[in-house]
Amino acid sequence: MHSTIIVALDTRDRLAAKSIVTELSPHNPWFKVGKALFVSRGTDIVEELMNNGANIFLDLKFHDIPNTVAEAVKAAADMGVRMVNVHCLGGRRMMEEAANAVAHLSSPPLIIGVTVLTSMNQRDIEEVGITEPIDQEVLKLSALAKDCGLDGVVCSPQEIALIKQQLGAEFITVTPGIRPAWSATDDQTRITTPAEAATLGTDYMVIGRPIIKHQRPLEAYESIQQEIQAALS
Ligand SMILES: O=C(O)c1cc(=O)[nH]c(=O)n1[C@@H]1O[C@H](COP(=O)(O)O)[C@@H](O)[C@H]1O
Repeated sequence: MHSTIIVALDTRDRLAAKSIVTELSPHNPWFKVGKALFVSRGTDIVEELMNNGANIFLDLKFHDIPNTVAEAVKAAADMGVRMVNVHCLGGRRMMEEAANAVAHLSSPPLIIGVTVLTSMNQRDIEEVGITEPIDQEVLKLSALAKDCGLDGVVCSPQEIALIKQQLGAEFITVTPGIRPAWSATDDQTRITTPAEAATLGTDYMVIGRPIIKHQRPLEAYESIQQEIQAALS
């Protein structure tokens, strides 16, 4: 069992992003380029990071009509990113077309479905019309994503066990909502520590602020890595 850390480069500032990448380069981690960095720096920053050997998760959470999402997924694959995500609430046809868009490639990016955002609690989802318990909603969306041919889902680490039990160990879980005991919760609600997420068997942990806002990002990264290794040994 292995849990890969993906560092979320949530900044609009190219130099700040580059400085974190350089500082963490001894560990050659995966990096996530999300809306803030992509909107400000576009494909250039993605290409620059990949030229330096980084594995990139392009987190733009596509949610649109099937044709638009399929074309966007193709564009991401053309760029050479290793992982891309779509919202499961886009529905069956959208997810099927996203998966089909890259199925012919020899090394396609992983297509991952976002279930229920880790910032949301039960009251938040009820306000937008979802009445099921969060874990059941996450499981329902995950089962649909799997049925549509997606490689895995983004979910809270609190839902890893349920998903792995019901959908199989090989169905990938990508889990944000990771908070070491020493870091602030920020806007996340459905969280666990890195050790708990690793023990629960997550495949990828997405971690942003506890590392990138830390005074010494390398120290934060290494402390999290040690916590994970200790939990798995
Ligand atoms: O798809 C994601 O990556 C994502 C989904 C989700 O449900 N929750 C979530 O936090 N994320 C992303 O994961 C990262 C978490 O960052 P921190 O909360 O700073 O560790 C952010 O870049 C979010 O955009």
